[in-house]
Formats: sequence, structure tokens, C-alpha cells
Amino acid sequence: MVDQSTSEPLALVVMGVQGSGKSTIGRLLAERLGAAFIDGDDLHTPAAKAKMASGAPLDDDDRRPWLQLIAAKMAESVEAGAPIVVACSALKRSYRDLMRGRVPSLGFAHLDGDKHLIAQRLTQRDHEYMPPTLLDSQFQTLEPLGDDESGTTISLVRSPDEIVDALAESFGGR
Ligand SMILES: Nc1ncnc2c1ncn2[C@@H]1O[C@H](COP(=O)(O)OP(=O)(O)OP(=O)(O)O)[C@@H](O)[C@H]1O
Ligand SMILES: O=C(O)[C@H](O)[C@@H](O)[C@H](O)[C@H](O)CO
Repeated sequence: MVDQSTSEPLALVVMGVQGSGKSTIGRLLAERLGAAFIDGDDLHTPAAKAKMASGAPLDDDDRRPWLQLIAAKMAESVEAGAPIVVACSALKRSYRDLMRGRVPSLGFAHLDGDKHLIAQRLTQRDHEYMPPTLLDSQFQTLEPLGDDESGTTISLVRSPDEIVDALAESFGGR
């Protein structure tokens, strides 16, 4: 469900576990909607990247300042009247609450799919710091969108073009 009653510019987080397609879809969708794009991957501290590279998942304390930084950047964009799309795992409801605390109109698009398909996709790409072995922990941490959260859940089985078409239709009216 997407709230289209606000005149505020679009602020949207493309969320999901490692390898779900956040960067791919987020970038294409931002382009389609004429929005700025920020990849949350680029905003981790060197210490957080090193932790993930060592095979250890981030915990709530590691993620909090990162989520605050992403939320601040989104708030800045919205206050300037500019639409923005962000790729960010946003795995837990409390993380999304933190971001909504800064940008109440924030919407979420959850790229949802099967662990085996994602694991297969991960074998086909290299990542700067994130080893495929963290995928189990990503699924253990994931809390899907609640019915009362503004946003939509979409299957990552579909092609990037199909996903972007569907999301542009859902969120393009904002
Ligand atoms: N809908 C899709 N269909 C097929 N392949 C896809 C799709 N979306 C993404 N991919 C491919 O899957 C891999 C992971 O995608 P991407 O890097 O965008 O995911 P991500 O969620 O941003 O990952 P991470 O958070 O780990 O950086 C890439 O190789 C990408 O090309
Ligand atoms: O919340 C997290 O654990 C992190 O954001 C990870 O999800 C990675 O940043 C990202 O997915 C790169 O692979």
C-alpha cells in the first residue's frame, strides 16, 4: 500500500538482504523517476566494512550510526524538495522506524526472494567487502514489512526491468 496523499517529494528505500538487487533496482528506479540515488553500501565506515569482510555480521550498534547517516541524507533531500531513492538493507522494523523518525513519509520497496536464488546470484558477482557466507545471518535478521508500514513487497525473481516498471507504477505518483 502506498500513501499518495502527501505532496512531499518521493523518499524511498529499496530494501532487502545482501544480493537481493537493491543497488541494481535502486539505481534504475531512481533514473526512471528522476530521483537522486544513494547506495547505502557506500556509507559504511571502514571499520564496518572490515567487520563484514572478516565474516562477522553487523549488529544493531554497528548499524545505528549508518542508518542515522542515511536518514539524515534522505531528510536533507526531502527538505530541499528533491526526490530520493536509497538502497539500504533496512532489515529490521526498528531500523525502518529510525529512518521514518527523520522522514515520516518514507516508503519501502522490499525485494523479496528465496535464499537459494540469491546465493546463486552471489556466486556470479564480486563484492568489495561482503562475503556470501553472511547470507544466513541476513535472513535471520530480516523482518519483512508489516501491514502497517508504507511500502510494497516485490519478488526478486522477476527481471530488473519488470521490477522497475512495477515499482515506478507504485511510487511514481508521488
Ligand atoms: N532481478 C534480477 N534478476 C537477475 N539478476 C539480478 C536481479 N537483480 C540483481 N541481480 C544481480 O544479482 C546480483 C546482486 O545484485 P545487487 O548487487 O544489486 O544486490 P544488492 O542487494 O545491492 O547486494 P548487496 O547489498 O550485497 O550489495 C548482481 O550480480 C545483479 O546483477
Ligand atoms: O545491514 C547490513 O548487514 C548491511 O547493510 C549489509 O546488508 C550490506 O551493506 C549490504 O547488503 C552489502 O552486501
